[in-house]
Amino acid sequence: MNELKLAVLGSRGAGKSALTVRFLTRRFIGEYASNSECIYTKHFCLDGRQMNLEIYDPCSQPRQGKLSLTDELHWADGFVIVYDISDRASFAFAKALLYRIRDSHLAACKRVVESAVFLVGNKQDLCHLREVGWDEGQKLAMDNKCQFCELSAAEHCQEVMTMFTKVLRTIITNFKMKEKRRPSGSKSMAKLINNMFGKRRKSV
Ligand SMILES: Nc1nc2c(ncn2[C@@H]2O[C@H](COP(=O)(O)OP(=O)(O)OP(=O)(O)O)[C@@H](O)[C@H]2O)c(=O)[nH]1
Repeated sequence: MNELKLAVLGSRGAGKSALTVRFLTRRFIGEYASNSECIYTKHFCLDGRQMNLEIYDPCSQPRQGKLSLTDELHWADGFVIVYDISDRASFAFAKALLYRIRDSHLAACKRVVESAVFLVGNKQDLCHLREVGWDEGQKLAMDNKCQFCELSAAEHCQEVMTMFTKVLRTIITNFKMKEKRRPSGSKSMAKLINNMFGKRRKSV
């Protein structure tokens, strides 16, 4: 069974809880307690595979015992980065988060791999109050090699389900790639050792 860990990050009020709860329950609940951080767990089946999913929804208010961003970056296998299209400051916050994720991946892998990151412009129903253009979100996502969509947690149930499903599929693909790389790496190492020493041993 696969264990997947997803962190939903973004500035205060961007809609992290609304998106998470929408995905988990298909409901939109207007107000959420913002002084508690939650790790939701869900057992589900994706493409015929059984999964145990943990979703981390941090509280924006400073709190004792709260995970630091560094902890969150280490903990999660994938990220949903949320901003509010009617709030430019939330877009700047999302950008800073993407840079932190990219830098931590670069430090860990020494090269850019496709990371399971989805940038989400939430509150699309408020497009009459829009402060961040669709093309700005799209460009930020392209520059950071992540997926992007705009949606409304309040109005778009199916889009929310699709977005979470896509990011979970990317995590699973990344897991598979890591698994594949390991045995083929050790095989080619064995071949190399054999080529170097195996033949020599024969001639002794
Ligand atoms: N119009 C509109 N309002 C939304 C949408 N998503 C969330 N909201 C509202 O935005 C406010 C903040 O939503 P939350 O989900 O609590 O945001 P959060 O990012 O979890 O906020 P913190 O927990 O304080 O960090 C709430 O009043 C929600 O009802 C949306 O798609 N459209």
